[in-house]
Amino acid sequence: MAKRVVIAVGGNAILQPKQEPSFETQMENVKKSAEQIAKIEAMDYEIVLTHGNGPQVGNILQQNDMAKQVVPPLPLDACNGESQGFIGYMLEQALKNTLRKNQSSANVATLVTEVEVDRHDPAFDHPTKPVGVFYTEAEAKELKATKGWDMVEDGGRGYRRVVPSPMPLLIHGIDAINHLLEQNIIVIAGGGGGIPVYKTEDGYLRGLEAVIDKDRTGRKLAEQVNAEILVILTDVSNVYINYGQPDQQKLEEVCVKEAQRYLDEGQFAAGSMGPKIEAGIEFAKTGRTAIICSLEEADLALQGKAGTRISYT
Ligand SMILES: Nc1ncnc2c1ncn2[C@@H]1O[C@H](COP(=O)(O)OP(=O)(O)O)[C@@H](O)[C@H]1O
Ligand SMILES: NC(=O)OP(=O)(O)O
Repeated sequence: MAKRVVIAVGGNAILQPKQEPSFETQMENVKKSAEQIAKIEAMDYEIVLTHGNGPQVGNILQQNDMAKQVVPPLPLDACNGESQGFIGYMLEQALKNTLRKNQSSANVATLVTEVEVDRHDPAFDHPTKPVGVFYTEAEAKELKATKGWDMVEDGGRGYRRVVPSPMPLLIHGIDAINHLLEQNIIVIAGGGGGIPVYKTEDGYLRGLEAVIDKDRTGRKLAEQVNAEILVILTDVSNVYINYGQPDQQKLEEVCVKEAQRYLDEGQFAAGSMGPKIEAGIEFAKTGRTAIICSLEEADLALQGKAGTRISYT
């Protein structure tokens, strides 16, 4: 029986910070991701694919802001939907074309996914999720003063706008995902962490203005679809301790307790490796395996030959 895997594709695989955010650039990057995903499909896995949207949803917000005299800006939940749609379109088309070239019988479908969060999540009062392009310190000050945007320094790369990022509690559409997987269809779902929604007291869904972390949603997705493995793909081959220092040490196999100890020691940066490790630890607590590896080595990592594996013991 095919094993089920949830793969979370990092934002870098779609757009790197220094690249021009054009459609063509993103499509070229996505084609490389599709080739790696197709290799995993050929290894007989049922695949649910999820992805980031930080740069893209920030750019959509900016487009809205610049055009607001002519077209009313859409709320952030709708912008999340827009980014899910166009990134899903790029991934779906690139994957279909790669599968066709490989003469695979698998198909691909993209779902627009709503994710329930707590509308009183303290994250709404403390924006932490970087979106959009990078600014200089002077530009960041100007944007804060003129537009009221919350700005932070992001990993030594410059300043970015930040928006609230609540915890995902419940992913919608799981029955549809299961049904599609059973039909040999690769499912793209929960993109950009999903569209944050909450349920009113009388049970109606309403959108919320926030961006959910895609690693957290990837973990929830993996739990809800009962995946054996959660794979988080990024731009480094492994998780390291003392990362970036002369004595940095590659982690290959790590148990939940050890990973938690390193996390508590502050080994993993909050906006980048931190959420990936947290997601990996929480998933591994269920007795299954989480892998963090580079996009290029995804197939090797699934064979236990690359990446960092987190397991319960
Ligand atoms: N301890 C660590 N080990 C490995 N990478 C780390 C660590 N701490 C921070 N990082 C950074 O995390 C980055 C990956 O996170 P991020 O940029 O958010 O990726 P993505 O966009 O692929 O989700 C790496 O490029 C690396 O610079
Ligand atoms: N939504 C999200 O986590 O996007 P990035 O991975 O691009 O930051």
